[in-house]
Amino acid sequence: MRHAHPVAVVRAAEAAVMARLPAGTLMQRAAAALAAVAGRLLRRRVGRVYGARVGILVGSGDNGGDALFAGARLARAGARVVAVPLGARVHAGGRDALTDAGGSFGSAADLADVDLVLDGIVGIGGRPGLRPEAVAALRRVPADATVVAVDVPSGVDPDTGEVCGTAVRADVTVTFGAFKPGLLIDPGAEHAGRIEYVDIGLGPFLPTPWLTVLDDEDLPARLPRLARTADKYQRGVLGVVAGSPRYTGAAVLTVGGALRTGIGMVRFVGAAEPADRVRARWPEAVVTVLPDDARDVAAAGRVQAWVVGPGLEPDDVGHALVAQVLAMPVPVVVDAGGLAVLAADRSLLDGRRAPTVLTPHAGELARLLRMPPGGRRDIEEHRLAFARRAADEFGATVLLKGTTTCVASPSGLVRVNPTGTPVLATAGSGDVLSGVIGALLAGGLSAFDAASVGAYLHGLAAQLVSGPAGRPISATDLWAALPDAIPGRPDSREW
Ligand SMILES: NC(=O)C1=CN([C@@H]2O[C@H](COP(=O)(O)OP(=O)(O)OC[C@H]3O[C@@H](n4cnc5c(N)ncnc54)[C@H](OP(=O)(O)O)[C@@H]3O)[C@@H](O)[C@H]2O)[C@@H](O)CC1
Ligand SMILES: [K+]
Repeated sequence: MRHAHPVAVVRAAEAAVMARLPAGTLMQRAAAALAAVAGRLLRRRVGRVYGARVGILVGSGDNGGDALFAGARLARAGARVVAVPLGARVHAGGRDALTDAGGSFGSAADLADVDLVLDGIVGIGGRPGLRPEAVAALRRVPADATVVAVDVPSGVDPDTGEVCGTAVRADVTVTFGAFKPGLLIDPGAEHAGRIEYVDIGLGPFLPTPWLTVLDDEDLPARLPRLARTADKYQRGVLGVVAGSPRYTGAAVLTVGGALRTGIGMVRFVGAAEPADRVRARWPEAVVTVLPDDARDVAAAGRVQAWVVGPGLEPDDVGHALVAQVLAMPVPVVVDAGGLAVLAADRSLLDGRRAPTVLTPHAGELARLLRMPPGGRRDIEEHRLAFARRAADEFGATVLLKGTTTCVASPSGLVRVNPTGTPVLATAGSGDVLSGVIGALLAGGLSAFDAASVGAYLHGLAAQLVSGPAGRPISATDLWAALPDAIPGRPDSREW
């Protein structure tokens, strides 16, 4: 699992380590790793370091110092290194090291033919918005040069991923001591490119992180246990309230997502038409057709979790359905039409104690939070802050969909999903996701694990079907890929 820490926490750890080490040790560790990454990239690009042309954008802080010391190492290996100072000062040790190694100082015009650029304008000490001279220098960087950001792409807020004005777009970001939240969340994540993490020894001084990213190896231990003796009720029964005469497909997609994630049973509850479609496509689902007034969802039988909302109209019937489901003392995933019902009547969450997962995209969250016009854009630019605010305000786990899906818990924890792919931006993919999360909740996972593991599996399934070339997929393709996305469970060897 990858952990990210905000700047204040990294600074405190840095101070604790520096107090125990000779001055400059951390910067040398950082610079050595940075030079190694740049050397590798140069060898890939031009076949060697000797004779390769390297430009360094140098701000006035230690970020510039890292870049200069790395530049000195590259110059000693024979690279032609030119540094472009962009601040009022230049790190003195780094300046001397570079000139001693044969590097030079120049102006932005000298960047015209560089193979690789080290962005050492600002790191975790930068204030929002790059200065005009930095922006002007960035414009002189050749479009095909490899750009390596030092610690953070300059212009990206390391704590939030927000970008104010121009920011560096890196091919690779070499980050030191800890991932910063802003490297993992768009728009910052997109600017960071591939991230190379360098351990400089801060680990023992970092607290338990509130922001994490799951990796493949974290999954097996987080999936519902499949005990040898489990019957279908012990594996989990999910209730699905979805679809309407107008949107019948959502019901079929949600039930499919749940069944293909692995579950004891799905009980579908809904109007006659989506119910017929579900029965026809998924004979394994137990289907209950509700009367027109949508009374008595609970009569469908006992379940361990519910999904409510995909394809639901936010009318009186929709309201009645969401109200009944949220009144039950079991975990609930609320999606799509269910979120529209909640946006109009937030009192439906009053008094609820069982875990709730809300799965909005930015537009739905703007309505839930009753934001003025433009709220959607605001949320997209400040994803982390809004996901956390919503989780706190609703007392629910909030999965904010988007290019980097964030899952926030009411206790303030966040997981950023690393498996997202743009091919998932297709109708019905969210319905499948709510089924996946519902199945994991019914299988006994916490709301936070169900939402974050669900997003992970959903993204991985999309990657498996769309392949490295990112072939287009439709939501039903995800059904077939979901079982392959689910890794071996820890106790599957018992079988
Ligand atoms: N954490 C660790 O353990 C380790 C950290 N290390 C490294 O140190 C870095 C942090 O260094 P830092 O504190 O010196 O700050 P930093 O990011 O270089 O920038 C601050 C200076 O930039 C300027 N400036 C500000 N805003 C600006 C803007 N918008 N546009 C343009 N300029 C702007 C401002 O100067 P001014 O010109 O205003 O005087 C300010 O003084 C960190 O990211 C990592 O690379 C490693 O060496 C190893 C161990
Ligand atoms: K930087």
